[in-house]
Amino acid sequence: MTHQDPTPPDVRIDEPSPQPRLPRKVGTRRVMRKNDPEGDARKVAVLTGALPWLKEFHGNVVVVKYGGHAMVDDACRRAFAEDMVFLRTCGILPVVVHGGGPQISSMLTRLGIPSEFRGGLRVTTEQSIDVVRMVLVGQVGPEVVGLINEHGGRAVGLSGEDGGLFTAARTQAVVDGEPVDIGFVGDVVAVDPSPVHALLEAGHIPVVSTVGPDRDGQLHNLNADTAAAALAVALGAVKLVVLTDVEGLYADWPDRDSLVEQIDARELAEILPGLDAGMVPKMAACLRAVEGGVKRATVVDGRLPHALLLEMFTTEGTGTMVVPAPPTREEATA
Ligand SMILES: Nc1ncnc2c1ncn2[C@@H]1O[C@H](COP(=O)(O)OP(=O)(O)O)[C@@H](O)[C@H]1O
Ligand SMILES: CC(=O)N[C@@H](CCC(=O)OP(=O)(O)O)C(=O)O
Repeated sequence: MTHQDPTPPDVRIDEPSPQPRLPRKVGTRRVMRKNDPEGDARKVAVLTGALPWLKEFHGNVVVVKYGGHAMVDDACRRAFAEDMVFLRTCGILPVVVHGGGPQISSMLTRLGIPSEFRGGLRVTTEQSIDVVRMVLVGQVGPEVVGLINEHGGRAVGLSGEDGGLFTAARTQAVVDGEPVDIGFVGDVVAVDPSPVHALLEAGHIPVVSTVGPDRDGQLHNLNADTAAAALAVALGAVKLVVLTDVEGLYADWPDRDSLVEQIDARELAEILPGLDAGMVPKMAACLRAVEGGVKRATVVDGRLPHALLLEMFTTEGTGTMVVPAPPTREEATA
C-alpha cells in the first residue's frame, strides 16, 4: 500500500496559478535586489580594506579633537556622532576633546564682553574665564554628549577640573617672536588620566571640556588642541585626530594647492614658527602628541561627513598626517 498525501479539494494541481514577480520579502520589509556584482565587489573591498586598521586600533585609545568650527551643520554633527559610536562598537576607545571657540565668542558678544586672540589664543580676563567655563562645560560639552547618546553611544562629559584631570600653568602667547601676556590661559602641565580610564572601562565615551585649575586652584582657559594633545600622550593613545574647518595644513596658506598630506615632526618643528597664528596651536598640538609617543596625529576636515572614518580606515586617508621623524644619521649610528 502506498501513502498518498490527500489533495485538498480546492487546489487543481494540473493548473498551477501564475506567480506574480514580487520583490523578495524579508520579515515585513520588501527588498529590491539588483544584480550588481561591481557594486558588491566595491563594498566587499571597503570592508576587507578596513580590516588591517580595525586590527591596529582595536583596544586602543584614539583621541578625537572636535573643533568648534567643525560643529557646522546637522549632517556633520550626526556623522561625527555616528563615527564615535562606530569606533566604540568596533572595540576602539574614542575619547572626545571638544572645542567651542566660535560659541564662546558669540556668547561674549551677546554679553557685551570684548574678546580678542593673540597668537591663536584668546586673551582671557577674570570676567571672560567664567563665560569660557559656562559655554564649554555648561553648553557645548552637554550638547556633544547628547548628540553621541542620541546615536546609541554612552557618552559622559567631564572637564579638566574633574578628578584632577588637568593641571594648568599660566602661559603666554608668542606674537612676532615676543612673549605676550594673555591672562588666564594655561598650558597643561600635568594630566591625571584615571577619571578617563574609569569611564572607558565602564564602556563610556568620555567627552572632555578644556578648562583646568593651576596648582593654586585658579581656573584657566585651555586651548582644546593643546589639551587634546596632552591627554593623548597621557593616555598612550595610538592616534590623535583633529577635526576642523579646513582640509588640513596648507604649506602656503591660503593656496589650496599646497595641502600637506604628510609631514614628519622635524619638518613640522621647522615650519611651525612661520605658520599663520590660527594654525599654530593646532600644529603645535600635533607635534606635541607625536613627540610624546602618539604614533600619528592628523588634521581632518570636519565639514566633510565621515572624514574621520575615511582617515582612519583607508590607506589613502584624508587631511594632513604628522608622523614621528626618522632617526638622524647620528641617532641611527649611535
Ligand atoms: N597654513 C594653514 N593651513 C590651514 N589653515 C590655516 C592655515 N593658516 C591659518 N589657517 C586657518 O586656521 C583655521 C583653523 O583653526 P581654528 O579656526 O582655530 O579651528 P578650530 O576651531 O577647529 O580649532 C582654518 O579655518 C584657516 O582659516
Ligand atoms: C586659550 C584659548 O584660545 N581657548 C579656546 C578654548 C576653546 C577652543 O579651543 O575651541 P576651538 O577648538 O573650537 O578653537 C577659546 O577660548 O576659544
